[in-house]
Amino acid sequence: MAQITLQNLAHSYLPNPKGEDDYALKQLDHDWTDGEAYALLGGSGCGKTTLLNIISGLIRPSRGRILFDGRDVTDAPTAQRNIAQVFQFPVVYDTLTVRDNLAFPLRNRGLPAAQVAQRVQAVARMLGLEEMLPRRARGLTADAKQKISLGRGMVRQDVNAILFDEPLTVIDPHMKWELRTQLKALHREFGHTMIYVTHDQTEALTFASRVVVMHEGRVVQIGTPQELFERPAHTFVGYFIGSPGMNLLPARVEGDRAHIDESGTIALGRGYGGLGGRIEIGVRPEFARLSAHEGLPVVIRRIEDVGRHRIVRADLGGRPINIVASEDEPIGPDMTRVVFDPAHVGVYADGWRVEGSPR
Ligand SMILES: Nc1ncnc2c1ncn2[C@@H]1O[C@H](COP(=O)(O)OP(=O)(O)OP(=O)(O)O)[C@@H](O)[C@H]1O
Repeated sequence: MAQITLQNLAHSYLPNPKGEDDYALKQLDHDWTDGEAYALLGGSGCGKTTLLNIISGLIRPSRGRILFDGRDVTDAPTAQRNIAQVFQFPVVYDTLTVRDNLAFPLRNRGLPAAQVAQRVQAVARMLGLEEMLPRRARGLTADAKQKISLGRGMVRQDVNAILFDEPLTVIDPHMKWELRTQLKALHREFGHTMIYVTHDQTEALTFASRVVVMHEGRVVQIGTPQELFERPAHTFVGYFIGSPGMNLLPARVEGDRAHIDESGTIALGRGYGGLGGRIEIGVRPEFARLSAHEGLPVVIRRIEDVGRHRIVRADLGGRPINIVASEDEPIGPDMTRVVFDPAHVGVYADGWRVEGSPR
């Protein structure tokens, strides 16, 4: 396994890129810690595959360097990077048995038979493939075939990293949860550096210990699931992660107060000075609550029961706002106001979080 370093990296598919907009991947510097499980999360076209292909060597970046354990591999082809890859669709040999499919990457590297057998058995056990080992891959379901692909990706211990590109796309929805859990267990047991591309926040947050969030070719935040939830560094992280996402309201901030249009003024947990650009406050629905007496006036439009709690869809000064309410909290007609927890109200200037100072 290796620490993967991206230095001054950027990529454009154009031969002569001019401005920032010409770059599919904007300036990026990052160390991928050895042995960590990362998810690369973002919407369609944000540059996830471009970044993954740069790491794997399928694309040479137009700018910057990539290092494995300090060794420059920017010009090294994929074969020399010693990485395993799992793609969206299964890559298996139909005529071989499941056992031989799993053993293939190990035999290819000349591992002794006893070690191959032991490793294949361990991976098959973790993925629930043991009973299928003697069967030919032909005729197996897409789910089973993708499990074999995952197994082949994980079977070698000596790889620098394992890269997954939306590997659960073909998996039945009810199996996805099980496979995600198995992948996490495999990571815990084998400790590979893993980079897992997905546009699905549930997949990213359950699989990874650190999530790299991308938006319009830029990495906007790298953090633990908890950090992304509690302190989104960019408004995109706020509304992309969470269900529903973070509420965003245009505001005028003065010191430790935010004025929201005609709705009123709220207290902030920190003080802010000299803010420029487009200012918004962001507060997650979990940190907003309805009240009869205090807070800003809201009109409740709809209440949705989602099982564990209810989502109140309301209107604040003509803007939609979501509030999470517990199952047992009565929501009567007197609930005409919303209160935000000051400690969990973020301030954003041109989309980026501003760290205020303690009050
Ligand atoms: N070979 C290419 N030539 C030109 N432009 C490309 C090429 N591949 C990707 N792009 C562009 O680069 C940007 C990033 O694409 P990329 O495939 O990396 O995004 P992604 O996040 O993986 O999206 P998706 O989830 O849809 O696969 C997009 O605007 C895309 O149109």
